[in-house]
Amino acid sequence: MEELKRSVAREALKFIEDDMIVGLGTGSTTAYFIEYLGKLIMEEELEDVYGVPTSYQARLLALENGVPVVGLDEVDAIDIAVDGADEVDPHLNLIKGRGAALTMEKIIEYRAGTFLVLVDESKLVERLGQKVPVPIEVIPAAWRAIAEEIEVFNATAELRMASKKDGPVVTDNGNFILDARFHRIDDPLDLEIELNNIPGVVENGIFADIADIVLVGTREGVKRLER
Ligand SMILES: O=C(CO)[C@H](O)[C@H](O)COP(=O)(O)O
Repeated sequence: MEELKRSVAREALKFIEDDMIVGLGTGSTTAYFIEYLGKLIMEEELEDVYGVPTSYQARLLALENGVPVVGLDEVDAIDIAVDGADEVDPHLNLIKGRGAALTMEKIIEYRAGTFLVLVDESKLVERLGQKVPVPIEVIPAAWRAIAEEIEVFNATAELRMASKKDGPVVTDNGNFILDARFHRIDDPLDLEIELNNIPGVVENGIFADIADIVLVGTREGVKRLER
């Protein structure tokens, strides 16, 4: 599995050119991409490439690997954003947010000229929600109220708990995460919009109609899916 992640991360480098501003995603697959990108920059095979991190994780990895970073508010445009995903459906709609970085990820990936997604074949599903819940970033004081609202969608929501800290996961933005399991997601775009209409929801992990290209690591090689 790690080799599949590495292979898509290597393939993603082919999309990066001199003078690009690159959105840096979060997670284990993108971590390989950031590492390889840093190597090319250090070896001067790429020049004037800057990364816009989607999380503290991405920022730390970029600094560690020699990728110069800039903030979203310092750039006029993002040429390409590269990130992983937890599920990809046949229309290239995604669920993201296992790493709790979904809000900055969506802001940066929405702004990017091209949004390139890196996954291994285990992430492909027929319908979103088949394997993983939909993460929802919420204002802490509103978590219970929002969990109740979500039941209206024939779903259950659970507050995500931390593993190396007592109590709930706190996102890079200081919020909580609810993991919502829906009985069936028929229209991802509609659900994405509806969830964001609940007061107190900051953002949710459905990324409908935003991915441009998905590179899938398979045992037979890297496959490219395009919308
Ligand atoms: O959405 C994310 C973080 O918020 C990640 O991109 C997603 O969870 C995929 O991670 P990995 O490449 O480790 O499987």
